[in-house]
Amino acid sequence: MNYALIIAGGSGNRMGQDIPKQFMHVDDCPIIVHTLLAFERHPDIHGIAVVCLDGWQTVLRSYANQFSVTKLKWIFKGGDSGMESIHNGIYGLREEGCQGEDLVLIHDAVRPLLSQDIISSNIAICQKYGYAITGIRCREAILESEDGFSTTKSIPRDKLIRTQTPQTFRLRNIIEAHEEAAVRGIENSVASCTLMAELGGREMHIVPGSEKNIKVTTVEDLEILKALMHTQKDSWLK
Ligand SMILES: Nc1ccn([C@@H]2O[C@H](COP(=O)(O)OP(=O)(O)OP(=O)(O)O)[C@@H](O)[C@H]2O)c(=O)n1
Ligand SMILES: C[C@](O)(CO)[C@H](O)COP(=O)(O)O
Repeated sequence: MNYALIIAGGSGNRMGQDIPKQFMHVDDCPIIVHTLLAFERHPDIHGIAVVCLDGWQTVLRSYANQFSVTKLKWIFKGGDSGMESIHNGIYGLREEGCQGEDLVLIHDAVRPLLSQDIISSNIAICQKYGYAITGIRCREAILESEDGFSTTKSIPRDKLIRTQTPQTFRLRNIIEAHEEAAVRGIENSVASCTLMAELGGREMHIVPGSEKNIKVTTVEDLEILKALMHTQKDSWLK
């Protein structure tokens, strides 16, 4: 079985709005629902779990009913960090009876424009190689700066991959990683892929992502999201 684990436990401080960004509406539909519908539409996704910010579970459930998200099976409690939210989600899935061999596609609630192809490729690459990370090659020149104001140093971009989500694992592998992280005192890795790299010994394979698979972090991202949705209509769903 293949399960989507949507992480929506963040409060969206950088967006600076009254409500968490995953619940803000774009095109008369909350961002998180656009995300859920991408997985709802995919024939090889068998169920969806959401790790949700405390206090928003009832709202989420009613939006899922309103927008006919029939695959939403589980809502788990959000954590204080992204890693803790993922932790709650994977242990929750295990408690709910999901099997170690099942695939878990971990995805940011605030990346609503992921395509069906990205979901398909995550499943295929994870089945074949074990660890699937969505990413795109870095096109920009990269500078390193201590203070964000001045620099004398550039970093070659040829080998750099900008990661996105989904990041996909067999449930037993992602749980093993979190167990090892607990033993080694790794508590707040930026993402599942950075956790795997910190732990070592896990070869990750890159799934081609898209510049359109943006993460809505700031008001500027929200404007880009609206523009993409309005200009592309349904073409990004393919
Ligand atoms: N404790 C957290 C923090 C983040 N996330 C989720 O991880 C994704 C990416 O995180 P980010 O954009 O950093 O979200 P926020 O933490 O909400 O934003 P900010 O850092 O601006 O407060 C989002 O879907 C967010 O809801 C989560 O599940 N649990
Ligand atoms: C998981 C992620 O979206 C991959 O690009 C990213 O690492 C999330 O980072 P953030 O610090 O939560 O913005």
